[in-house]
Amino acid sequence: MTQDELKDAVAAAAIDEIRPHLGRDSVIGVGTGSTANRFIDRLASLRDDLRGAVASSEASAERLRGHGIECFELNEVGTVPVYVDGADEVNAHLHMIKGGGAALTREKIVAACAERFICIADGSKKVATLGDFPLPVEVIPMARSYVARELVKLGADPVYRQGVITDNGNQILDCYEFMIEDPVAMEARIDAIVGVVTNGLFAARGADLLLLGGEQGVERLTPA
Ligand SMILES: O=C[C@H](O)[C@H](O)[C@H](O)COP(=O)(O)O
Repeated sequence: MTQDELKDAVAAAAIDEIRPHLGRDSVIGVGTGSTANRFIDRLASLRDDLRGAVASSEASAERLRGHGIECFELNEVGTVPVYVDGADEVNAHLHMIKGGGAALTREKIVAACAERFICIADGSKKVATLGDFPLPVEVIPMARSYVARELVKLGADPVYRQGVITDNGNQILDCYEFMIEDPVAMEARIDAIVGVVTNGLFAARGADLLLLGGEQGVERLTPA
C-alpha cells in the first residue's frame, strides 16, 4: 500500500470511530495536514449528522467549509468531544511531535479542549524515541534569536523556517539533532523560554487513541 492509501485507511477508521458518538449538536475538533485533509474529505459524508467543527488552521477551516461543514470559533463552543489530527512522530505513550505544517499552536489549543484526542497516522510515523523529525517551536518574531540560543543550551540545533508565518503571525524554529528522552519534561522546559508561543511536543496532553495504518490494516493503539 502507498502512504496515501494508508492515510486514507486511517481517515476512514477515524470516521468509523467517531460516527456512533455524533449527534446533531456535535461540534468536533479537526486537525491540519495531509492525513487530516483525508479525514475532512470523509467527514463530508457525515455533514448532516453533526453541527460543525472547530478547525486547528485556516487551511482546514477552508477545506471544511468547502464541504459545507460549518466552522465555529473555539470560544463559542468551549470544549469538543473529540479532536482528530495527524502527527509527524508518535511514540508508544502516544506522545507526539506535531507542527510540520506550522499549525502546532492552534492544534495544541484545540487538543487541550478535547475530551478525546484521536491521532491518525501511517506506520512510518511510529517511533521508539521522538526527535528524528525536527521539533518545531513557534516563537514571537522579535524573540527568535534569543529562543534559538536557549534551544542550543538544551542540546538542539535550531533552524529558522524561512518564509513561514503561522496563522498567529509568528515564526518557526525547527530543532534538529534533538532526540527527546523525556517528552513531558522537555515540553515544559521549552515552553518556559520567554518568547516561545508553543512547542510541537504533545506529551502533557498526548493522544488517547492512535489509529495506525500498516500493511496488515489499521491498528488501534492506546497509551502504553
Ligand atoms: O502542523 C501540522 C500538523 O501538526 C500535522 O498534523 C502534522 O504535520 C502531520 O501532517 P501530515 O498528516 O501531513 O503528515
